[in-house]
Amino acid sequence: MSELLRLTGVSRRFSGLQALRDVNLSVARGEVLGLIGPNGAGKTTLVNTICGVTPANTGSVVFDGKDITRIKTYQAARLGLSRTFQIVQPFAEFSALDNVAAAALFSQPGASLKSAREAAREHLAFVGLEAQAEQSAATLTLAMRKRLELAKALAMKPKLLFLDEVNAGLNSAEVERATKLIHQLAADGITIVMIEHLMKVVLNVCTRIVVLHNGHPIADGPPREVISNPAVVEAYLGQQYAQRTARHG
Ligand SMILES: Nc1ncnc2c1ncn2[C@@H]1O[C@H](COP(=O)(O)OP(=O)(O)OP(=O)(O)O)[C@@H](O)[C@H]1O
Repeated sequence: MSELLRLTGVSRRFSGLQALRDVNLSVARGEVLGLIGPNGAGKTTLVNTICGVTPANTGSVVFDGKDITRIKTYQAARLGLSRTFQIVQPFAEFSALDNVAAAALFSQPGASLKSAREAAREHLAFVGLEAQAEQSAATLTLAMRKRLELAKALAMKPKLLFLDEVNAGLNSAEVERATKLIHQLAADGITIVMIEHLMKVVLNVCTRIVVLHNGHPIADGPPREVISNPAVVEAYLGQQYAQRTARHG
């Protein structure tokens, strides 16, 4: 698999807080990479740093052969870096359809509203929201707003899709539904980096896991191997989880 993203020596500070420290990371095309770690480990900051929200203080980010270390967020989006946000914030008064059409228009400047809405309908159908297309985003349930967020990200035609806790706050049936969608996207060849606290989901969909702790990767490798790594158990998963996994696989 060829390399799509490479971070070399990336660090990011907020005043006195070192949120990322000397991060080296490579993502290959077609991978589904799970980014895990304790609260405050720097996972969202890492995504923000790649996408230009909080650029690296030192180090470099190369995406699809281009140096994007100092890129602006809108340029990152147009290059094919697309993301969902942990806290979803759709245009509340817009319909679900027009929320997604707005994203489609952004990624294809000059496209007509008609064609953007056509594309939006396809993305809404993919996430199972076609029946809610004309409803205002404000009236959707949390699970629906999470799926709307995914449809918006897909309308940007991502080469690399970041999913930031898409399952947070969902019940088990909703998590199962979201997991199926992620499997489908991966099967379609979209490279995915997902921040996820639900280990069941991580183990189900990820081809590789990177664990961040205090802003630095402490493990990187195949899921089963990483979750039994003593440093990962110590920093994040805890003994209880390790014993449960050893018992039940
Ligand atoms: N814009 C910012 N300004 C100041 N501090 C920030 C900013 N963004 C993040 N931080 C701090 O950087 C650290 C890493 O935060 P981050 O949100 O990246 O962690 P996380 O691993 O995504 O955590 P969680 O799992 O709780 O979402 C935290 O201490 C956080 O308070």
